[in-house]
Amino acid sequence: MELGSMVSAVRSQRVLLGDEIRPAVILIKDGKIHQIHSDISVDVPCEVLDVADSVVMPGIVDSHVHVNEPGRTSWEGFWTATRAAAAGGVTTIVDMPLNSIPPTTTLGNFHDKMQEATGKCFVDTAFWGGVIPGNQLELRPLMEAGVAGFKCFLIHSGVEEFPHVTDCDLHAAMQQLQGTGSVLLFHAERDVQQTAEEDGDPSQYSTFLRSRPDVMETEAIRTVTELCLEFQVRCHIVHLSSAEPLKLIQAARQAGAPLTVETTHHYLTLCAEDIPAGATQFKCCPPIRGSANQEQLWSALKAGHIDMVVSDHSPCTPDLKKLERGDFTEAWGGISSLQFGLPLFWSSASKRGFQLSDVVRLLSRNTAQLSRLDNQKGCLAPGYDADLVIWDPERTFEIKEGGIHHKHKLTPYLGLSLQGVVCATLVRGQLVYREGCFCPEPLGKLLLIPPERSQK
Ligand SMILES: NC(=O)NC(NC(N)=O)C(=O)[O-]
Ligand SMILES: [Zn+2]
Ligand SMILES: [Zn+2]
Repeated sequence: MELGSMVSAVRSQRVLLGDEIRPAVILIKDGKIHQIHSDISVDVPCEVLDVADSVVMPGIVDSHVHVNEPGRTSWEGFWTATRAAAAGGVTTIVDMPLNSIPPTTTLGNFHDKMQEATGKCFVDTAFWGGVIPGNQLELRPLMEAGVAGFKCFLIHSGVEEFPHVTDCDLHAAMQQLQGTGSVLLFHAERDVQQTAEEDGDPSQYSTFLRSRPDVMETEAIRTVTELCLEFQVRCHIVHLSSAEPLKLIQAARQAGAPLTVETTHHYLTLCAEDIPAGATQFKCCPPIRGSANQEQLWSALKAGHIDMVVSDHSPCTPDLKKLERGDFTEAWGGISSLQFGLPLFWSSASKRGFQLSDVVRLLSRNTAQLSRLDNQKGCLAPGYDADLVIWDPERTFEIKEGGIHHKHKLTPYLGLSLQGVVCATLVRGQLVYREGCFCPEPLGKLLLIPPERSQK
């Protein structure tokens, strides 16, 4: 089976159908799942990609990826980001409105971004718009143009061209979004000056951690829950790091707030206690917290109080990580992991009683639902896109620079041994990746979410 070719049938002893793993043959037609046969001896009038007992499941939908193109293509870009995604079994990414220049905060800027992305995507790519002070009249045109929803920051975003919003800006934005079915994502940290301590040795992780205490997330999430209840606009908390606000989130959802929340692979895999001095590749905002907090995140995930797990792939050029000084205060906040989300999650989750069906729910179906792609992505059933990840959950591998397809190889996961090796990735039936090799041409599509879905 040629890389880049359209696969008509996939046979495996282990296909994840609903919550069950069983033998099946998947027939693909026009890039969609056409039929699924449980009888794998069925006579199929076409070439079959037989993957023996590798697991076949819906491709990962990573709804939190900073591609940073145009304007900061030196940080990542669509070509390298989507190849890394394909190598990791990620068949759809949703690009964040920042750190590209210009940011996706106007209709014109969105057109610029789409022009830049055209012909460079190896997996399907959708887009978040951005809410910044004063751009409320751009929101409906952006929705009409097909963004999946919107992202805003309640604290400095790290880049000047994407300022954070005030409560007044949020009210103006909410009025535009009310009744549209769209969704507003929040970077939920707020400056609570009286508690955040700035002093201490900048090369010690603990100094940085003390500067971003849990209360900054809790107070920001309090604001989000109040807005969500008042305006009844779908709201989503990105990259929850602290377990402290979980009770606030739960109470708001019980009171009828259309509110969802994600955490990231780094909060579930890495702990503050293990971060060496000067290792600024571990810096992200909100910060990686201690092991006790991590255990509470896992418990919340298990209990269904956290809805999904994403990468928050936020790369930069290596110099911005200030490794020579190891200065956590000055370094860029952002962690690179887009290619490794599936094995990162599975390596821990498989030891905590999570099943493969939980992986699909948390990394694919719920993220597809958030980005309003769940009518075509995140499920192995006739009519859905034939986006498949074919992988061996039992095989282990070590993360080495030579195997990293992100533009820059700096990641806190270097040297880590993980469980779960991606063998092949299909995007709408096309074989885009297999055993370290990529299809010669980028075959991913730019996904525009039709406004009528916004009316939900
Ligand atoms: N401008 C960014 O890319 N920020 C990101 N940086 C992180 N997470 O450290 C984020 O998601 O907030
Ligand atoms: Zn953020
Ligand atoms: Zn982010």
